[in-house]
Parts: sequence; structure tokens; C-alpha cells
Amino acid sequence: MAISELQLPAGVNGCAHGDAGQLAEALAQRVAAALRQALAERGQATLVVSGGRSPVAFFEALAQQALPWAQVLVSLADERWVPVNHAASNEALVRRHLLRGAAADARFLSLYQVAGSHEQAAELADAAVAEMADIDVLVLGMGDDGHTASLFPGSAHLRQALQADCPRRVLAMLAPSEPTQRLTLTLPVLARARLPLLAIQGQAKLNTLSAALLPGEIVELPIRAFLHSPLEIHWCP
Ligand SMILES: O=C1O[C@H](COP(=O)(O)O)[C@@H](O)[C@H](O)[C@H]1O
Repeated sequence: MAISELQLPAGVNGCAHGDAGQLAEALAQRVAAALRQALAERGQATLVVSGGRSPVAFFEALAQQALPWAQVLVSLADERWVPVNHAASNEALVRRHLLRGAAADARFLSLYQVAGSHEQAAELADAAVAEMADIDVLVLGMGDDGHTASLFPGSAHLRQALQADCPRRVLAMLAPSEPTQRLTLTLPVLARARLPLLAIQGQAKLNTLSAALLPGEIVELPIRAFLHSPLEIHWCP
């Protein structure tokens, strides 16, 4: 199956790339162009990216883009509740692969918070995110289980996080794999993104996407909450 064979809703565009390197370069150029437009219109830009394992090449390509990085605020769609020196930290990934060279001038808004409990960390992150303007460019990833950000099927706060009028910007979520304790931006914050992008690699994720396009519950495959206009999906085998 190829992305061109999927029945995407109106306003959802699928872009196929030959390999991970080509996807990373094309996505970096697309994101940089949208950030330049936001900077021209508003003088500042907000970029929210995802973590995991797959965004490394994209981050490195984006860091090479000529941008007035000091006017860009970078944050994460979700974080693992682990310190920044932990191997699984999404913030560490961004700092290592994106915020380097000229891109080190960007401001980074951390979701990770030192706190006595996971719930309390989410409350502190919620307050920290209050200062973030609406997202100009959002780059989502997706797990094979259909989670995006840290909106995991079966997690206790999932229904609350997916409510269009959820009053919280950040909620504590539980993932099925280590580290289980996560912090996620909620749907209303993510859904306000001016340019939402979804970047996925491999046949397994395309199969999940194909399943998510069939009628069904959002809580079973949370990526469904984003499969409507506007959305650009970038995929490579
Ligand atoms: O746990 C996470 O997983 C997803 C997917 O990661 P990938 O490496 O399979 O693309 C990611 O989007 C999310 O930010 C991360 O915390």
C-alpha cells in the first residue's frame, strides 16, 4: 500500500518521499517556509515538534535552515516525565539534534518539570505552556498503536485530553511502554496549530493510518482527532 492509495479526507494532503533522508529534507524546508511566513506576519513564530526516535534526521535538516532563530520558540507536543539527562527525554533529543549551530538561538519551552508527582508535574507544565502563543507549525509523529503526542489509547486522562473544550493545556498520561509517565499537550492546544503536519515512516505506520481513516472511536486510535483539514501527512517507506 502507498499513501496515494488512501482515501484521505478533503483538505488532508499526503506527500510520499523516497526515503527517510528525503522526507527529513522536504519536511525541514516546509517547516522553515511556514516559520518564515509566521515571522513575516507576526514577528515571532512558535514551532512544536514531537519526540520519539524518528525525528532525528528532520531535526538536523531543520537546524541547517537559515532562519532568525532567536525569534522562534520551540516546544514539544509531549514529553516523557524523566530528567533531561535521561536517554528517553524528548527535550534532550531536541537539544542534541535541533537546537545546535544557529538554531541554538531559539527559545525552548520545556514541558519537563521537577515535581513530587506526575500529576503535579503536569500542573506545572500546564502553567508553563500558558505563555505560549498559538502554534504556527506543529509536527506530529505517530506510534504503531495510533497514539500521537502522548495521547495513548487506554490512558486514564485520554477522553479529557481529547475534549475540544478541555480547560487543561497539559495533562499527565500513561504510556504502555517505558517510560510510562508522560506529559502531553491537549487537543485544544494542538488543534489551534496553523500548520499541522504528521510525519510517519514505514509500512506499519501506514497500516495504522489506513485503519484510523475507517470509521471508529477516537479513543481507540487517537490520531483520528487530527485526520481532518488542514493536515499534511509526510510519509516514506
Ligand atoms: O513516544 C513517543 O512516540 C511518538 C512516535 O515516535 P516515533 O519515534 O515512532 O516516530 C512520538 O511522536 C512522541 O512524541 C513520543 O513521545
